[in-house]
Formats: sequence, structure tokens, C-alpha cells
Amino acid sequence: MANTVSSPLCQKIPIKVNKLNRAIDLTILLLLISILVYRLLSFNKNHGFTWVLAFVCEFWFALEFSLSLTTFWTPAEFKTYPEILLQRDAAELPAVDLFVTTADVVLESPIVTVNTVLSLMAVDYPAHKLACYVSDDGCSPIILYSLIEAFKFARLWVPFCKKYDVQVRAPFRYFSRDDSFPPSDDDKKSPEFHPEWRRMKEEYEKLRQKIEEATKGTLKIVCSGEYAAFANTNKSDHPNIIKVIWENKERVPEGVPHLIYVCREKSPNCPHHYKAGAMNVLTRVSGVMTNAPFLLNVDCDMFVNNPKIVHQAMSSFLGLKPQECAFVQFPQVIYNQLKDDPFGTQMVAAFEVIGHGMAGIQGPLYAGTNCFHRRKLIYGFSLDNADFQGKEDDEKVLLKESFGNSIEFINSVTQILKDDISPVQDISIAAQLSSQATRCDYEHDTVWGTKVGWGYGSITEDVLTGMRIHGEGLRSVSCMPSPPGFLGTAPTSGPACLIQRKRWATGLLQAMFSKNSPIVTTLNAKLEFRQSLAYTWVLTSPLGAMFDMFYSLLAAYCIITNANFLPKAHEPAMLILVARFLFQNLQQLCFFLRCGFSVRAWWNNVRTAKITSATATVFGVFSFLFKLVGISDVVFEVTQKDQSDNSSDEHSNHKDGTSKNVGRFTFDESPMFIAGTTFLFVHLAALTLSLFGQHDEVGLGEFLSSVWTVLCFWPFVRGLFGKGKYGIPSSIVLKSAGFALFFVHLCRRASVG
Ligand SMILES: O=c1ccn([C@@H]2O[C@H](COP(=O)(O)OP(=O)(O)O[C@H]3O[C@H](CO)[C@@H](O)[C@H](O)[C@H]3O)[C@@H](O)[C@H]2O)c(=O)[nH]1
Ligand SMILES: [Mn+2]
Repeated sequence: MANTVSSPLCQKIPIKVNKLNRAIDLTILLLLISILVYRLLSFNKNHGFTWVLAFVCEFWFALEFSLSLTTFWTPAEFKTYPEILLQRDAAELPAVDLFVTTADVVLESPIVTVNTVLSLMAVDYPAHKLACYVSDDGCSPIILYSLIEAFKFARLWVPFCKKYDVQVRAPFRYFSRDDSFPPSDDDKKSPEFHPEWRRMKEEYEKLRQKIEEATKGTLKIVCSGEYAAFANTNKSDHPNIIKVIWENKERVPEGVPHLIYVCREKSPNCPHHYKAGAMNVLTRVSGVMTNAPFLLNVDCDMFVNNPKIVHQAMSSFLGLKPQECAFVQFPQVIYNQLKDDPFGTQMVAAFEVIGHGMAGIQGPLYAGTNCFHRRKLIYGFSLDNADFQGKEDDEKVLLKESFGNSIEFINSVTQILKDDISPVQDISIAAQLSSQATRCDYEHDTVWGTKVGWGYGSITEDVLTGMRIHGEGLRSVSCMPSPPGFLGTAPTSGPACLIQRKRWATGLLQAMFSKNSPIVTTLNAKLEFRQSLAYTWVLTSPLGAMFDMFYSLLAAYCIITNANFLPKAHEPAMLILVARFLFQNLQQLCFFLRCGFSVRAWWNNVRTAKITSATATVFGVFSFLFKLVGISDVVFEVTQKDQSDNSSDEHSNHKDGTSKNVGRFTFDESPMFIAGTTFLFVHLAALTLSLFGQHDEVGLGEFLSSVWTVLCFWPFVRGLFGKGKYGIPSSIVLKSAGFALFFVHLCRRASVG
């Protein structure tokens, strides 16, 4: 497929690392090791358990830091030159199937999904090479209705975008920005632009209103006719519903891409594997219907921000050796940024280190959204067509064993295997044929979720799936065009943030401690050693957070029991600890400043990490353990999506932060807040006790450590006095006070006993 090109389409370029940074890294590492040495040398029987626990934590900090160092040792980035592809004939460009997943009309407002879909359908790529599939795990007629209406609008919107070269093709965003009108000087001259722009805005407003009415229920969707299949269904028990909303019958490049609604069958007795399951169904349905060799998957809130993204991705796929480009990941850039990142959701540091760091090894992680895949690799085939060689006769039988019994789907798989794809004639007929592959028991006795498709067994299916692909010895590419390829939302409330972090903690540990663990994969398969270390670093990050929490609990424990675990202020060893603390924090601060963030944003990230470790991570880790021993199952709790196109709400103040409560931490009845509040109370109790009573053993270190924790938990301190959602519910405060008292009591008993 890849024509030989004279000029490069894509290049991997190493990033120079500042020598001073390297020196600081090594200094921190040395300090961390010195702390361990101090711990071993100063051990005596009197210290007992506190010393051992402190050693374990410090050992972990050193290990975690070393893993991050090996990850960031040879950073790199990719540069793409799509101009060459843009000149190519449409016929030469490969087809791409576009997947959007949505799961809950309440948490994920249909207008958000619709904007994502519209932005995808309007990308600058020959329309007959694209098909957009929307998976609805919520089985909601509102989504179908919204998509049908969205398509009507798309017939105007797509040509408009292409004619005026609109940059942001998610209408809510285009019409909300001051610079959307007029977009460029050229268009100012064109007399038709004005009226067309106005019409488009009116049409979008009508669409938005219709969807809003349907969502609020003021417009009732009757379950008959087109919607008959939705009668008597509920989210977890319903038949499969596939609707071809639009087929680009003439296959015209200037038209609107196919649009298909997919709701897989669900039954309470059949595991559905959440998003991973939905992705696998989309893979099969699209296989039968359009069978494009490339797939793009986005979450419902990640709209296209750069209309050339498909060209960008294809530049890597066609410009690099196939083994060098298994998938192309675009970063998740957040647009609903609150001033100074109060919830630490932008995770700049993490993305920078993981993105560039891993790009310099075997390639970035698959992050679940904004990612282009090769269908062949999703099917677990090798890129050199070595599969099934010489086994022509058994081929179909073998394929059925792995891929399930749908003849139509197996035929499509065979085409992918042989790189010989013949386009389907009639999408509507193909849709009926794909129905079998959306049955909830379809995957029974197959290797879906293990060797084929999106991986099961971790609630962060993305990391697991990406790791399987890296395990084949293949590399991935990160693509960071300007403007960014996709923009999306991050949670903007306390509860939503914690739910997301909790899921990640569980999912990462599930991926770490499974037979797909990076350590196993590097021993048994072709995962590169340093890539394996990088994965280990990411996947064990919830453990690091746990140890961080234990470490600060130790401080409280020591104050309460008049003991110590840190060197005294006059001991020289204290200097090592202080130096490590300062170096690590200052290094992080400099990094934030270099990335263009404020000191405040850095501090917000520091405290979010601390808050998360004592709340979401603890629950995430327990959820992982409970699943491990079979007490309870892990559930994918969908993140609440922010809808900041609504200019009347408080988010209109995003950037300037004038509204006084923007970014203020919010609370609800979630037990995660009991953990956090208890943690805060324990430290407050410790600090209060330190003012009274005999404290000859406790040193300055323990005291400062506790003060630092309370400072990090300042949003909770404010929450104690806040009202409404800004206040910690009194039931939570009471329970937490009880737990904290109990803890203090236990500490005292332990120290006496
Ligand atoms: O049963 C489910 C649950 C979720 N989803 C979809 O999965 C996507 C991601 O869910 P979201 O709640 O937005 O999770 P995030 O925490 O924001 O997602 C991050 O983490 C996930 C893994 O935990 C990845 O799958 C995502 O791509 C990544 O953006 C959304 O489009 C959902 O509609 C489903 O289709 N079915
Ligand atoms: Mn999301």
C-alpha cells in the first residue's frame, strides 16, 4: 500500500536533555539511596515497625524514581509532513473507520457526543473513505434521535467547513469562539460567507435545542417506527440495535461519511466488559460493513480540533516502516481548563514524561482515545503476513475458533489477513449481516479480549491493549501537530476526579498483576526491557501513592505516640531528607514553569496528588484486591463530562477565574471522602497533640511532614466550613471524626503495648 516516497512523511527526532537536569536527577537518586543507607545503618530494635515501614516506603520512592529516570533517559518526538499526502489522489489514500463510544446520556450529554461525531464527519479526508460508528452502551433512543438530527445538520455543516476551511469543526466550539467569525481575511471578501455563517449558526442552534429537549424529556421520543427496538429495554438488558443513519451511496469524496448507530445486545447473565467490549463489537460490525484497514477511536468528548488529523496519522503509517508504526496516538489535550489547574487533571508532567520518554523507547502508551490503529494488529496478526502460511485449508476453521462464528465477519477477517479488501456494495444489507457479531454471547469460546481486540481483565483496557501490541515487538508513534489533533474535557468536580482516579488505580494494578504484566511480557514476548520498566513505572504508580500515604501517616503516628521515624533536626542525616524534598519539589516546579504553567498550578498538582493518594487510590487498590479474592467485581464508572459550551454557567469564567468558586473543590456523599477527611483529622489531631503533652522523642521532621499534609489537604479544610457542594457533608464529617478517634486510640494502645 505504501508507495515509496522520496521525501519523508514522518521522522523521529531525539530531544536534547539539559545537562543540568541530568545532574539534578542523579543528585536526587543519590539522595534517595543515601536515605536507604541511613535507614539500614540506624536500625535498632527500639524502632521496630516504624523503621521497617519507613524503609519500605523509602525503598519504593527510590525504585519509582529510578524507573522514571530510565523512562525519560532518551526522550524523542515525531514530526509529520502531511503536505505530501495532501497532494495525493484521493484514490490512493486508505480507508479509516471512525469509532465513538458513549455510555450514559446523563453523564455524557448527547450534545457532546454529537459535536464529536460532527467534527469527525467533517475532517478533510475523502468522505467515501470514512465511516463513523457510534457505540451506545446506554441503549438510549435519545442518542439515536440526536444522531439522526445531527446528520441532517451535517449535510450543511460538512460542505460549509470544507468550503471555508474551518479549523475547529465541532460546531459548539466554532460558534462559541470570538475568532470563529469571520475565520480569515479571504472569507471576509466573499459575499456569501456572511449569510452562510449566520444560517449555519441558526441551524446549529436549532439542532442544539432539539437535542436538549430530547435530553430533558420535554420532547418525548415514542418507541415506535424507527425507535421501536427501544421499547421495554433497560441499560443492562436489551437486544442489539444497529441503524444505518446515512450511507454515502454514491461514494462521493465530497459527501458526508457513512454514519452508523450501534447498540450491542446486553443481558444480565453475560459479561459485557464495558468499553473494551464496546470497542470489540464496533470492530466486528465495522469489519462486516466497511472493513477499513485503519481505525480511529475517540471517547465521546474528544472532538477533532485539527481537520488534517487523518493525513497526519497516515503520514506516520505510510511514511514509517510498518513495524515502526503500530498505532498513532494523539495526546489528550484539555480545553475546559480551569485557571491554574485546580484539580491537577491536566497531568502535564505525566504526559510530557510518558509521551516523550516512551516515544524514545518503543513508543507511547495507547491512551484509550485519539488513537489510530491498524485493524490487522487489533486482530492479533503479524504485519509480515506470516500467519496461517501453508494452512489454507484449515484457515477458516482456525479463524472461527479465534474470532467466533459469524461467516460474514470471518470473510472480512480473511480479507484483512490477505491485505485484499473488497468494498461492500450495500451498507444496509451488511448492517443486517453484522447483527450476529453484536450478540452478547458472541465471544463465548473465542479469544476476543485475550489475543484479539481490546483486552479484558483491566478496567484501563487501553494500557493493556497497547502493551499487547508492544509485546509483539512493534513500535508506536505519538503525533502532536499544531493545532492539537483533538481536544476534550477533564473532570471539573471533586467527585468526578476521584472516580476517574480510582478507576485508573484499579485498572493499572489489574494490568500490572496479571499474566499480561510487563515483566512477564518482556520475558516471554518482545516487549523491550526499558519499555517494560516504563510500563512498570506507570502501572505501579497507585502503589507509589499508597506508600506516600503511609509515609505521611507515619508522621502522624509518631507524633501521637511520641516516637520518631525521621532523623532529629541536629542529626546530619536530616540534611539528606531536606535536600531530597527540596530538590524533588523544585525540579517539579521548574518543569511546570518551563511548560508555561504558574506556581499555583504546580502547587495544585502537588496537593491533588496527595489528596488522590489518600482517597481515590486507596479505594482503587481495595477494589483491585476485592476483585482478586473474589469479593466483588470491578465496575467501570463513567466520568461525568463537562459541557462548557453553555456560556451561562460558571465555566464561562474559566480563564479569568473571576467567579469566586471556580475550581473550588466539591464534595458529595462518596465514601472516598470519608477516607480523605479521616486522614486530615488524624493529622489535625496529631498536630494538636504535639502542642500539649510530653514530646521529647518527636522531632521537627515529623511535625513539618504533618503540617505539609494539612497544607495539601487545604481544600478539605475549606470543605469543613463550606456550604452545599463546597462543603463536606456532615455525615461524612461525623464518620471521619469517629474513624480518626479510633485511629488515635489504636496508635496509643499500640505504643503502650
Ligand atoms: O461501559 C462503558 C463505559 C465507558 N464507555 C466509554 O468509554 C469512554 C471513556 O470513558 P470515560 O468515563 O470518559 O473515562 P475516562 O476516565 O475519561 O477515560 C480514560 O480512561 C479510560 C480507561 O479507564 C479510557 O478508556 C479512556 O479512553 C481514557 O480517556 C467514554 O466514551 C465512555 O462512553 C463505554 O463505551 N462503555
Ligand atoms: Mn473521558
